[in-house]
Amino acid sequence: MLTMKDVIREGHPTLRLKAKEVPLPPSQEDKEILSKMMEFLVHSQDPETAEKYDLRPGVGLAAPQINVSKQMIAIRTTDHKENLIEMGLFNPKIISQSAETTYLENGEGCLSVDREVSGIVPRYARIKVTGTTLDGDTVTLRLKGFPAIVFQHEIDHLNGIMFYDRIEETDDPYKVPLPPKEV
Ligand SMILES: Cc1nc(NNC(=O)[C@H](CC2CCCC2)CN(O)CO)c(F)c(N2CCN3CCOC[C@@H]3C2)n1
Ligand code: NI
Repeated sequence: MLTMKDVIREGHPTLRLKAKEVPLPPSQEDKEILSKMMEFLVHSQDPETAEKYDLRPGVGLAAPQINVSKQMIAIRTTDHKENLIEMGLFNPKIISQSAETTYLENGEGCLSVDREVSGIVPRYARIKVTGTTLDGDTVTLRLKGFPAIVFQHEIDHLNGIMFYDRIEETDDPYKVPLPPKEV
């Protein structure tokens, strides 16, 4: 099982790489890795297991965070109706987004960042995401609210972007400027 010792921390170069596309259909190895990422989220959300193995709770995980520079993300969260959104996705892509933005009022954190970084992280309020599931199906998801924020945080990891890169006012020493918004 994956534990926090498998999670690389800021400063590790892999976190700043653009992750490689996963060849489809996904190999046994890639399916195994993504399944372990899903399992980590389940364990991290179970108080007993999280305490037993000293896991920080997570609602999302991206493969670069376990030093696998491949386009794979795992998500386990609930929507505003408490419906569980639990999935692993290969090669996720945001194919459309709202002009409207949103943010978590308490800011964001990251399992790869062992410190508090305060500040608002702007996210699209609604996104359409497509990708390939562990079963090899191509899915298109329309997301809003908290799940949309989680997916954006994870997909950023696949592009070497950390949440604090998006905080406007801070000059956090680890912050990397984002490319100018294409007009
Ligand atoms: C907001 C929150 N962030 C948690 N951790 N951080 C993460 O997941 C990072 C990714 C999230 C940071 C902001 C958006 C995405 C991991 N990241 O670095 C991956 O790239 C939580 F754990 C958490 N929840 C609320 C729901 N609760 C349900 C029951 O189980 C415990 C769980 C705790 N909410
Ligand atoms: Ni993160």
